[in-house]
Amino acid sequence: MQQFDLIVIGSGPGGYRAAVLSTLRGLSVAIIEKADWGGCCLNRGCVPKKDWHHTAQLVAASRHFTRRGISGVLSAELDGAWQHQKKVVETVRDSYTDYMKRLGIGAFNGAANFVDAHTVAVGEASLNAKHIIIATGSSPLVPDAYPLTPGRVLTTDDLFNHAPPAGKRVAVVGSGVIGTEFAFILSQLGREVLWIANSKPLAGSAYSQPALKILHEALARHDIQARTGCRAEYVEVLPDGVRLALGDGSVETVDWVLLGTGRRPHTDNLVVDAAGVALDAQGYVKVNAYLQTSVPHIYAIGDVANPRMTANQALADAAVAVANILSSGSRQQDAGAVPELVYSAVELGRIGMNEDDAEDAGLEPAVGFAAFETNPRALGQDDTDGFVRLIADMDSGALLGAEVVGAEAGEMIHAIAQQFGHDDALARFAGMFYNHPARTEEIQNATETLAAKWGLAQQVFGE
Ligand SMILES: Cc1cc2nc3c(=O)[nH]c(=O)nc-3n(C[C@H](O)[C@H](O)[C@H](O)COP(=O)(O)OP(=O)(O)OC[C@H]3O[C@@H](n4cnc5c(N)ncnc54)[C@H](O)[C@@H]3O)c2cc1C
Ligand SMILES: NC(=O)c1ccc[n+]([C@@H]2O[C@H](COP(=O)([O-])OP(=O)(O)OC[C@H]3O[C@@H](n4cnc5c(N)ncnc54)[C@H](O)[C@@H]3O)[C@@H](O)[C@H]2O)c1
Repeated sequence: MQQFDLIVIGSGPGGYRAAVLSTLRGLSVAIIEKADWGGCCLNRGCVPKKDWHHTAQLVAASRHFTRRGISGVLSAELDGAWQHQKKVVETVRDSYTDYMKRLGIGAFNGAANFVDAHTVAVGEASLNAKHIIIATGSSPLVPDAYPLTPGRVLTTDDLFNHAPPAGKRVAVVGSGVIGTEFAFILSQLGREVLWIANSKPLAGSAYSQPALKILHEALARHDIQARTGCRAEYVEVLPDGVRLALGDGSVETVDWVLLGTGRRPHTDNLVVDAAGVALDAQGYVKVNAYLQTSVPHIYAIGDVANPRMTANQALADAAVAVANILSSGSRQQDAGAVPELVYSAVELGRIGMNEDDAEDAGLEPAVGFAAFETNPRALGQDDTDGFVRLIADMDSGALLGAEVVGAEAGEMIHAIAQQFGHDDALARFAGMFYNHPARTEEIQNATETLAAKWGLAQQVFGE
């Protein structure tokens, strides 16, 4: 029996971050991974997806090249894009495993299962610890109608695990985050995309109507055949393609299908019962605000414990769980302070409350708005779609939430996230010195509209 202060099960962003943070804080740590080090995010999610998104953006931007005096038309091939992401993923994975080694984290390959509330088995080894973190992530949800078939009917896991299937015509299924991202990406990487979506992209998400309008317009500019408001009722895998019978009576044939139909928490073969850890009706590990499971010294973080299935959330959860392991009850999860991003024909980022959330909380939201339309940096980039929207409380001037739509939203959101939760966030946005010309300056402009239009001059300028 090997003894540790902490055992972490799963090496995705949640587990890896928890192992690193707790080691840096002096704990002896074992981490167990049954598949690729780095989890979904590194191997089959955020990292390869963003690599492809960058290639897709380069291709999409080429439509503006001629008016800059650059000639030629760009096109991309999925095989080359797949090889590129593979190299990036391998480089990051090597740096992760190397860092764990240098920190002296005990790394175990194999599927873990609970023996009791302090003991975990992995292969022949038995590990014992004072604390355990479950960070086993999620698996794709596959609707009954779709027979998963290599090269024909794929999840995003299959897409990144194996070289891309042959064939130009692809059906992307689902109008959630994956569908919205991959319909754009694959359309720029040389595929003809048929998008089977039962609703408009990101309908029902927390993004504002102005944000969704820009997204929908940006997607419409690309050659994507959208079949909105219908599902496939029958899916047949043929020797040379896939036939889909849609709910509206039409039939479509494609070379292959990519599913973006949701994910489920993954606790398969973990034997959580042996530790007394409870799951909820959807299979998530039940946690309290400190991310403790029904067994107080066992924590659960990331996708396995949280329907907000993002790497950002998993990373934030890791910090919360480690803080509570080091000092019991010291830190509560604050999901509202974690940014969310979508990478499609336009980038969308948000944090905190939207107007509906604010009204539901009995607050009166004021909206500070600044568009990229005349931003000099955006004009120089031929990319003026989007805006910064800040949601502030009319009474106190507190920053309640924010949205950034447009190029580099994924970077800009940090400038907002950094001040989020500070009572004087608006004064900080107004008072800092900016690089010029920059997209980030629109945060300052949006702040100033809160003073000019909503009477928040005192909170913004301190007058
Ligand atoms: C295509 C795609 C794109 C995405 N893009 C983004 C993005 O741009 N930004 C973002 O924030 N999020 C993104 N996500 C979501 C993000 O990948 C997940 O939210 C994140 O990976 C969750 O991290 P985690 O640590 O909870 O679990 P995971 O990353 O799923 O890692 C869990 C690990 O646990 C291992 N494991 C499971 N059971 C056991 C066991 N019994 N024993 C040992 N090991 C086990 C698994 O093999 C896995 O490696 C994307 C997801 C997908 C599918
Ligand atoms: N940028 C990011 O942060 C990012 C990127 C990708 C994935 N993720 C996360 O991964 C998880 C999975 O993403 P997702 O887009 O698969 O899930 P999702 O829950 O966001 O969307 C699933 C979509 O599939 C639709 N759907 C379900 N069954 C269907 C069927 N039979 N036919 C047609 N449509 C069907 C649903 O109505 C929904 O629109 C999400 O939690 C997401 O947040 C995050």
